[in-house]
Amino acid sequence: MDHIIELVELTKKYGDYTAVDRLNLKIRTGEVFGLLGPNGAGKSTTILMMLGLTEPSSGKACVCGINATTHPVEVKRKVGYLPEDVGFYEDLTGMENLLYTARLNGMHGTIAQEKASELLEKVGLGKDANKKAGKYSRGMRQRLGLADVLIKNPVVIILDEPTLGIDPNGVRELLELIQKLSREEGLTVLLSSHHLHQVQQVCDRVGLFVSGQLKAVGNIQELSNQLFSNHNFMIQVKVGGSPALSKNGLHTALLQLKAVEKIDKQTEGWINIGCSEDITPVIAQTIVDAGAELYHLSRKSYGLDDIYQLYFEGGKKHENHTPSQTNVI
Ligand SMILES: Nc1ncnc2c1ncn2[C@@H]1O[C@H](COP(=O)(O)OP(=O)(O)OP(=O)(O)O)[C@@H](O)[C@H]1O
Repeated sequence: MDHIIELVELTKKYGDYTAVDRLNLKIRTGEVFGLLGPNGAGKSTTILMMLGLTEPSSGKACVCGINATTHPVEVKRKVGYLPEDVGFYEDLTGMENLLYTARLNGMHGTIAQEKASELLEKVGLGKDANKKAGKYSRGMRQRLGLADVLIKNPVVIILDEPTLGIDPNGVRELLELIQKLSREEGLTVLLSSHHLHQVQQVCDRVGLFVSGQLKAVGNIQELSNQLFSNHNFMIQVKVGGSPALSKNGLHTALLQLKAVEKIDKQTEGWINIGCSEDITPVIAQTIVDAGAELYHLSRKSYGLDDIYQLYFEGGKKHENHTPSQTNVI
C-alpha cells in the first residue's frame, strides 16, 4: 500500500463553525509527516477523525485502507496514538505501566516482560524502568508514552504536540528518537505541532493547516516552490560606489537581465533581486560592469519560517518578504 492514510474531502462542523474544511491528504507508508498549524487550525480534530474518535460531518478518513468512522476498532489496532498529555498510573513504575498496557493488548508473561524491557531501552528509559511514573519528568513521560504506544505494535503512530513542555535537550532527543523509530521500524509517523523548527527538523513532508484548511503540502523545497513560485531565486547584494550609478545605471542594467523579475532596494546599498533562475554569476558581472563596488553577494532560499509567516501572518507580507535562509556564495 503506497498510501497508508487517505483523507478525502474530510470535513468537521460544530454547528455553523467549520473546524476542518474539505481536507484531501495522502500520507505515504514509512514517512514522517508533520501537521503544522497554529492553535485552533484543526489539527487535533483531524487526528480524532482519523482515529474514529469523532465522526466527520462529511468525507472520509481511511487508515491502512480501513474507514475510521465505520471501523474504529480495527483502525485503533493499527494506530498508536500519543495525545498531548499522556495519563499513567503515577504509583506504578514505568515498567509496570508498560506491562499493564501489554496485558490489555493480550501480551503476557515473559514475552510481555521482554518486550517492555526492550522498548524501555529503546526510548532511553532502561535505567529508570523501576522508577514510579509520578516521578518522571515531562520528557521522560513522553518517552514512556512512546514505549506505551509501541508495545501495541502499531504500523502508524500519531503524536499530538509531543514536545510540549519539554526542555530543548529533551525535545532534540525525542525528535531524534521519533525519526530513528520511523527509519528502523518502517513506522509511519504523523506529528502535529505548531513548532515549525521541530517539524522542519524531523518531517519528510509537511501539511500547512490554517483555519481548518490544508493550504499546502510537500517537503520544504516543494512548499517553497508552491508558495514562492514568483521568485524562485532571491539574490541579495550589497553594493557601493557612486550613488548616482547605483540608483540608476545599475538598476537599469539589472532590470535588463531576462531572468530578473523584481528588484527591492534596501538601505545602505543592500538590494534584493528576485529571479526566475539562478543567475548569480551574471549579476556579479553586471554589477562590476556597471562600475559599482560589490561588497556582498548571496543566494537566499525560503525556509519554513518564511512559509509559516506567509500563511500565519497573512499574505500581505509575501510581497516585501525577505527570506531567512542564506546560502552565501
Ligand atoms: N467539541 C468542540 N465543539 C466546538 N468547537 C470545537 C470542538 N472541538 C474543537 N473545536 C474548535 O475547532 C477548531 C479546531 O480545533 P482543534 O483542536 O482541532 O485545533 P488544533 O489545530 O488542534 O489546535 P491546538 O494546537 O490548539 O490543539 C477550534 O476553533 C476549536 O475551538
